[in-house]
Amino acid sequence: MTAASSLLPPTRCAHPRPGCDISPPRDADRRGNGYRCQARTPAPRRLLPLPQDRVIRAAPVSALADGSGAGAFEEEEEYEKADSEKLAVTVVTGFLGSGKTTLVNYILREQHGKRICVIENEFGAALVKENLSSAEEVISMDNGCACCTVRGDLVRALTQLKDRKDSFDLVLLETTGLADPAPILATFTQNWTISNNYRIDGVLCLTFPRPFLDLSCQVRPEGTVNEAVQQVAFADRVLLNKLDLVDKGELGAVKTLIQEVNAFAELIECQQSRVPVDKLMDMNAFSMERFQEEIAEYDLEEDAAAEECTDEQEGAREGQKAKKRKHDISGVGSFALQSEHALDSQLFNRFMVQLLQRKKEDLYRSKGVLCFEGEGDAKYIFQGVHEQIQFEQSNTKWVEGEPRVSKVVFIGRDLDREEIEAAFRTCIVHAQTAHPH
Ligand SMILES: Nc1nc2c(ncn2[C@@H]2O[C@H](COP(=O)(O)OP(=O)(O)OP(=O)(O)O)[C@@H](O)[C@H]2O)c(=O)[nH]1
Repeated sequence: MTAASSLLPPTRCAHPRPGCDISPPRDADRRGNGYRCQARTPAPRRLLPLPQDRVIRAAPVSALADGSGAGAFEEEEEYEKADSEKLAVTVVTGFLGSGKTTLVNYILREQHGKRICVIENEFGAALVKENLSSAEEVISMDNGCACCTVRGDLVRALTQLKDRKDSFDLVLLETTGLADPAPILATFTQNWTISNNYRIDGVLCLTFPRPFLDLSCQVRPEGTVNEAVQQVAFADRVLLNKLDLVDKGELGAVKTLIQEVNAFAELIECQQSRVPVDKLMDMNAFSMERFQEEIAEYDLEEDAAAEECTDEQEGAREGQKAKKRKHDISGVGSFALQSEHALDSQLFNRFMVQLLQRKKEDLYRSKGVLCFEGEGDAKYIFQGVHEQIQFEQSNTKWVEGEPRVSKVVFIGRDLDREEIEAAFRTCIVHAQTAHPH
């Protein structure tokens, strides 16, 4: 059975909200691309800073970002290892803001006795991160998407890690929210060193109903993939997260849609990415055979050669690659804004609400670490997922001597950086108007 048979498109828009009048457009294809949703999105929710649970992000490990490990593509192993000798890898996918990091943190905090290495991939501008303190090691790849631009980095990181693989029981590979999982999974079959040292234990896909219904309806250019649909299609377990934000109608609709896209995956409903750990570990769930046809399109050696080829060769290569499906993230970009002066919390709140009113369809994700005027040494974490915005007080405080730099990352389609930056600057409390901390 190949994946193609499990990638049936939805036969109708499953969106239950008013304003959505979908019928399959003529360019809808077998991957579920081609359905456009016109449902109205509710107005942004206004949430003031809440002194709640902390949110933790990964700390970068610079040692593996230094480009060493080149030659990974050529390295040969002596003998073919049994699966029991290989290090298990769990791939965590899911669209921007679906709860991947919340899941990784949850797994790290649970008592399972496993020594875990986390590989984190951020799309675009890196955010100030907090420690995933219970991980044995964290590898951070911040310069692009592991499915395309930093696929070589993933190979190098795994190749370096394999010499220390006995120090770990599991690798958690958290992809970016925009990643197509197919080329990432292909990496584990096409490189001898990697396939001989690692085995994919399972692919988890976090999703939450409203955006998944919207995203799966989006029309994509011919020959490109809809990453939200791909993420579900390649999953062994789909974690339907954020149940607190969904009504019964939407839940039923999204379940039907997910089962149409991937009838093999186990569907698990959850909140705050909390699922019994035995559902997440020792899964032995992933079958390369099921996806052989899909991942064969993503030739790792071709990618490696592309890193070295000349302009003329590139022209010839383009012709050969014409049929390969592309990961289309054209127009999607990210940037970070920062301020060394404290921000006015009310003005920042208003800035975000106004931004979301204008750009709620295009602003996929925003997140940041903030220093608010008048809040003493309290450090705030800001999380925005589509129109949901939320502030939380971090478990760590600004410490003596630490620069109190507020930094916010925006990820979205066709965002006007200058305009957003100008509005952001109005939230800064300048030294002459600042109240003492
Ligand atoms: N309301 C609600 N919020 C949740 C739930 N699970 C996670 N969140 C929040 O959703 C936001 C995004 O969660 P993350 O875990 O950072 O999502 P992510 O998929 O890692 O995000 P990216 O890495 O940017 O793609 C955070 O503010 C979480 O606290 C849930 O079940 N309900």
